[in-house]
Amino acid sequence: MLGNFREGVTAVEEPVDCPNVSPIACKYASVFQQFLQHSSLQIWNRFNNTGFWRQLTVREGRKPGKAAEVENFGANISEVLLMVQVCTVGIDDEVLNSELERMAQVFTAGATANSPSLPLTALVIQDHKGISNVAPADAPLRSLPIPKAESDSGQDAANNIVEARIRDYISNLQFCISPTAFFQVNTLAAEKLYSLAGDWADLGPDTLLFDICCGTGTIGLTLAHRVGMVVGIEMNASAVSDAHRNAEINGIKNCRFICAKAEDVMGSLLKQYLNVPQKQDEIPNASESNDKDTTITEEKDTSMDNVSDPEESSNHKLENAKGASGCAEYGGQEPESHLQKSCTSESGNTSMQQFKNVVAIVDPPRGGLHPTVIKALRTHPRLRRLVYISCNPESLVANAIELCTPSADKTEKGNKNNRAWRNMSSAGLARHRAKSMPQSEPFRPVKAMAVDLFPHTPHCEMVMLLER
Ligand SMILES: C[S@@+](CC[C@H](N)C(=O)[O-])C[C@H]1O[C@@H](n2cnc3c(N)ncnc32)[C@H](O)[C@@H]1O
Repeated sequence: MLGNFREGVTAVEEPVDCPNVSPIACKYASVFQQFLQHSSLQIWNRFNNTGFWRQLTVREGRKPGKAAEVENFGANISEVLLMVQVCTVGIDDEVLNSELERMAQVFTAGATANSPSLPLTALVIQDHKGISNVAPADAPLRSLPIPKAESDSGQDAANNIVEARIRDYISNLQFCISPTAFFQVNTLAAEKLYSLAGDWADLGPDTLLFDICCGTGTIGLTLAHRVGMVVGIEMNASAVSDAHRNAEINGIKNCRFICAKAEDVMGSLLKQYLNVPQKQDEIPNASESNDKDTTITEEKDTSMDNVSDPEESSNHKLENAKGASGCAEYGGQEPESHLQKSCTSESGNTSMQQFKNVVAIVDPPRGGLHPTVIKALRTHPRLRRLVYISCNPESLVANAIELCTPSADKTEKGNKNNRAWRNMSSAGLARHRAKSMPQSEPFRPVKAMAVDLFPHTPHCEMVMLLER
């Protein structure tokens, strides 16, 4: 069983007694395992990609509460979303529907049989046909009706995936979370993490904050009251839709969320929001973008795809595939009018130079930031401070090398097809990549702090401040 704290993820054939998983997740996992013993459909086999039942994810939403209440582990969990990952290849529709209906009944019975009864807010099926454990963001989702649901929300959400969300609270803000959107499982520690990042970012009313890889908007929204404006960038469309909703329900008006891969839009966004005339050769990989175009696309540095390890590389390709639509959202406004509205000073001057302090807080997945994002951040002269939140020290070090290595006297052209690079460590690779970084002032690492978001596990978050 994998997972920790208030989220449990279990491959269906594995034991369910894991000390790091919440009691509620363990209880649902054992209900599920009992159900599987009588299922006419097979458990998915990861070695030959056959079978049906793949994985159960238990996501828990919390009532707003003080830290002390949380010591009674699980007591303040008010909502639970169960997401069952299956592989429907070759499965007859009638068998499928009857098994899913039976499963919903078993979960409901399991929830009510517990004393006190377990919350059950939403039950979602994710159809994932690929071999990787991680389903692509566009894997089809289907919300199942919960028979006689005891929960206070989600009942009306049957068959309506848009409503299959749970709620949680960070820094007294409410967050709606979709089934596939990322959300830190240890919300109390996340509160500390985000506030530390905000302190180090040296925020103020004249700050423009880029929240890169923003998920449901947590970092930007919790820091919005400390800055002039937040621009969040996130590739998961459900998470971006959550971020918009979260801004709305918390009455926050100075945040914009853009649905795109950061590597596709970062250079153009920096240009748009900071309005600094840049020579094309300063950011060689940023193609000219039309400010009126809601789909901002930049030429990507693909050299990393050729040299990263095979697993990383295939993840990248997977992500490329799911993000191919490259959608962009601007809170329902035309980008240009939105920019002008957001950035109009009191005198009516629409210049975007009003933000004296430009800061990025980046919180990428384990693979780290894409080289194109690194290049855009490093080569934009107005970005003086960067706070890097990382769940993987290896990619943090690699990205920091590229951000901090002084420019070479003579920039080397990257050799995209050098096979020897395949065997390099990510740090070694980063040192090579740094040699082809365009002339630009390097950042310097100022301080770093580990924040233990995952107690009793070997995992830890690291926050690093980079300045120049
Ligand atoms: C570690 S999570 C952080 C989310 C958010 N900052 C939080 O604390 O809840 C990383 C996020 O990056 C998003 N992501 C992954 N690759 C991305 C990319 N290339 N461009 C933009 N977002 C990406 C993921 O969907 C995920 O929401």
